[in-house]
Amino acid sequence: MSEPNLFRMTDSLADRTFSFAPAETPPLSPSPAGRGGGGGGGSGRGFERKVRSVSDSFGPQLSAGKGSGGGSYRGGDGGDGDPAAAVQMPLPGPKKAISQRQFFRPVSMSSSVFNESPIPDILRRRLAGEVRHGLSQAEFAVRRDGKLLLATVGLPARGKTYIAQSIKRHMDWFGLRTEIFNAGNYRRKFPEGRNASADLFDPLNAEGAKLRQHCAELALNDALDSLASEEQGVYIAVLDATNTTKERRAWIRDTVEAHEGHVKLVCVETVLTDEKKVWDNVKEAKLKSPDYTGMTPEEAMEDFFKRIAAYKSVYEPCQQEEGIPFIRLTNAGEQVLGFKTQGFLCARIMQLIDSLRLSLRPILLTRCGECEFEAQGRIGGDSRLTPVGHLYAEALARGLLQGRKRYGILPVVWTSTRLRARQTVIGLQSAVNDANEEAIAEGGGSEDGGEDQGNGGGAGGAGGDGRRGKGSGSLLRDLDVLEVSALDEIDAGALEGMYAEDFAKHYPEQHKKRVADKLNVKFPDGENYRDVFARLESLLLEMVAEPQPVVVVAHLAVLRVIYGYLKGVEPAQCPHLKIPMHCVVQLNPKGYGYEEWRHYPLMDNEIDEEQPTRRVTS
Ligand SMILES: Nc1ncnc2c1ncn2[C@@H]1O[C@H](COP(=O)(O)OP(=O)(O)O)[C@@H](O)[C@H]1O
Ligand SMILES: O=P(O)(O)OC[C@H]1O[C@@](CO)(OP(=O)(O)O)[C@@H](O)[C@@H]1O
Repeated sequence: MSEPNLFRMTDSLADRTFSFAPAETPPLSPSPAGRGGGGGGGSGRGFERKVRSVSDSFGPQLSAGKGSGGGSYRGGDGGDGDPAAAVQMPLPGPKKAISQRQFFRPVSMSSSVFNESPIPDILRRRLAGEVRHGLSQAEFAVRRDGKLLLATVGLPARGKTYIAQSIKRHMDWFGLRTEIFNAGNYRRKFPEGRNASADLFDPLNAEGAKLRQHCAELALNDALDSLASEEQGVYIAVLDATNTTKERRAWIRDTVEAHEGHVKLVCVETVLTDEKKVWDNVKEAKLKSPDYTGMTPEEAMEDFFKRIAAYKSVYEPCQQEEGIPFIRLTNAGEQVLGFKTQGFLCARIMQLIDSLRLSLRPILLTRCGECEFEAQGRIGGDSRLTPVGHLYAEALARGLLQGRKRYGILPVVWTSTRLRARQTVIGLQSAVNDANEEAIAEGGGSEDGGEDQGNGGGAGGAGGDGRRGKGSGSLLRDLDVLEVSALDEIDAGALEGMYAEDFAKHYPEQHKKRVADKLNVKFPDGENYRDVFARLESLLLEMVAEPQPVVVVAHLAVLRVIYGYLKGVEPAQCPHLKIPMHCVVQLNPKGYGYEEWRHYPLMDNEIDEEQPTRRVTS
């Protein structure tokens, strides 16, 4: 798969070493909260640093030009260089001694300066909330092509509901409200449709066929009404039913055409030819269906396969001659085919369903270790880790390596380009190297070689065993660390580096607006949560499709979006999600979503997928 916005860890990082000096390891105590808290000490105590040239550190940021002239200093000390040198770089005018506090307070933060300063008019208007944002690309597409009615097509247990839910969570983030109308739920409202056995789905059962058609009508009418209703604001409705015959699809087409409103019908068909995978799907998603309350798993399994056989006897795959646009997904990740699917929304949906996989492997999310700005209560920036942050980086490395013993394969690591993120992962490779050296010293074998043979029970068929074939073949390979700018923290624009309390104090109106609606209100000259989603979108699809476990080392706002997206949290709720510092959130795919575990490596020292430390049930 192509990786347009993935960058391998740059050599420049490899150039710089951050090695721990155990003798100077600082005590493990929470860093003082509040400004100038000294959580980091700023001296790099406890680790050695090889400093990159100042021009390296600042070149791209300065040339980006954002905020220069306006006096907004982006990125704190701008990199890992000497902070004193960093101070001098972006300041216009004569060089003079300037305190850290002054330097990091953007000029625009002092209200008197704000009123008089030559900050661009556009920024002034944004601060005042006067700038209107036009239609998003998605809204534009809907205006042009109409709203969408998606009709799922396929035999039972082919992932139709799963796909419908994936489309919903994705499109909701685009601001295109999506609703699912599941025919099975309508059926279960009727006494004769509840606890239905396979007989109800037999095409020769006239009563059953009538009930199912009636339920499909109710669902379709509600779907079309929701699209027509201004009040409901639905842009995409999914009719989640089997829709396995040409006759049924022709009826849907005719009904859509007869209904008021500008609605485009697209069928989304899913085909799964591997019977073993169908079996897994039934086991995973169907046995707990309300249809089978009171039945044993064996009885439910048997009945569900009879139901599948009933639908198979009449199934007609979508064909071009029907004249209805369709997207067909075959064998999850194998093939996606589109017929008459031009347009932004269909392209997005095709890309999305192409990323869906059946293999189960976890995604682990962690914020960077504590950094200096964090400890001082400042927004954004690019500061380095505090001593406590370094301890977390060490604990994370140890924990991941321990967990790997049971899991059997090393994860890939994706990190933002911010210094604190890179410092958080830098110890991982050293931990891998140490483990290899230990293994060699102990005779060339791996201490956990035996457990690897099964390729990780929980990995569910994830590819690659994370080892390179040298010596006994049991050494860990180099860690795959990808540095991705899409994972950088939300851009606080003109407020980068500001003390959070100053934002509230000097810009109470803007602050209030943002707190009330972080999803849509941007930082002045910066981003909102929707912007973060927009830049994360293709990475999220890569993440879902990734065949190895992924560890994401990033920042609070970015992780809220990733977590919220994967767990299907309403976008408006995401900016309020709690993702604590020094915690690894593990998401294991399960059923239609992800099961969640939380690890605290500083306390527990081990990240163990089989016996995770704290399960999150809510
Ligand atoms: N693209 C896909 N093709 C087939 N099965 C899938 C796909 N994506 C997810 N699944 C699996 O489908 C199961 C859910 O099936 P479900 O969506 O209820 O089937 P249906 O709605 O077709 O009866 C889950 O176990 C999920 O892992
Ligand atoms: O209208 P049809 O095509 O029968 O499709 C709806 C039927 O599909 C099923 C097939 O199992 O959907 P679901 O699995 O989503 O619950 C039935 O529950 C539901 O009654």
